[in-house]
Amino acid sequence: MPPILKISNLRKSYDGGFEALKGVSLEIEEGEIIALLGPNGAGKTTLISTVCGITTATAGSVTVGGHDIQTEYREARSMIGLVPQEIALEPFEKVINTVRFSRGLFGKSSKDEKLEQILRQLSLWDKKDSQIRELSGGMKRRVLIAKALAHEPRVLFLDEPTAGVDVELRKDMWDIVAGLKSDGVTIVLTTHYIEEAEAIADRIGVIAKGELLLVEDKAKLMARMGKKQLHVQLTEPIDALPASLKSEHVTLSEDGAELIYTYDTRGERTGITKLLAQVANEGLTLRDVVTRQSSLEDIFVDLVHEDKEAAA
Ligand SMILES: Nc1ncnc2c1ncn2[C@@H]1O[C@H](COP(=O)(O)OP(=O)(O)OP(=O)(O)O)[C@@H](O)[C@H]1O
Repeated sequence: MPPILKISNLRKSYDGGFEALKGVSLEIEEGEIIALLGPNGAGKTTLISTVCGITTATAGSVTVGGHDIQTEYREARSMIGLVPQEIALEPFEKVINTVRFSRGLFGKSSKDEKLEQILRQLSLWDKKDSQIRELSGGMKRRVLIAKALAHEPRVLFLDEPTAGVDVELRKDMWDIVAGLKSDGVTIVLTTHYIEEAEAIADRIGVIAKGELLLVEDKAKLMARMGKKQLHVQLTEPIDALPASLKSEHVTLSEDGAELIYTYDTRGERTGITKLLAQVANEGLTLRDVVTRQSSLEDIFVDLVHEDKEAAA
């Protein structure tokens, strides 16, 4: 199946020449949830705004459901829903009218059963006649999502859906996203929160300084996280690994004072007992033993850090 969203070598320079996107390419399959992680100023909002036609790309192309966002703007845009970062709603408007208005903007008939379905899906049906100003912050966020879904888009962009919200509301939002996915909506969300990407995404993209540094299946990233390292610190440094310890899992630190053993925490046997027995057999004495686990956060920090160094 062709990707529902295809971003090819997208570049965006703002007035004054600042390059916010430096050639981003990404293909998204229908029905997946992709989380774009990145620090402040990475270019996440610029990417979303460009795809949604709020800003114009300097170069590159984007297609949604095969429609080019520039040459077939109306078709492409009608397939996209956008939930912006900031809550901008008319305080005196009723919930249902706000959502009806958004639907009308796309020239869709005011099918009340469709509005009811969307409002029910977001647990807003009993608030349909409330004015926006009467709603809690969490409910307002739900209204933003309802508005974005009003014209039945196939791809939903959520720009930092849980920035500044409490833990409970964040979990609520994750449930909503999971529900939308089960209805077949493709979701692209941006976030600063690694645990958010871990909790709901199928794939994770890391963006920094206008570049997409990595896009990977979450399960594969998690498999990487499953790896743990045991650092065996020796009282006396050695020049080389003894033959009995040589394996693809064991390395010697540069100063010869540490054996580094990489193992999979999910395996039935870690091999640690055997390793320590071999260390003892070789007559090596231990000063200390330390374990370290790589996390998505480490991977993220390393990537962003490497990128900063490369730019320096
Ligand atoms: N209209 C604009 N004019 C000039 N520069 C801009 C404009 N909008 C954004 N930028 C710059 O482009 C860069 C990327 O901004 P963007 O808002 O896309 O980042 P972000 O990853 O969404 O950040 P955050 O997580 O803080 O929302 C930033 O350095 C920002 O200052």
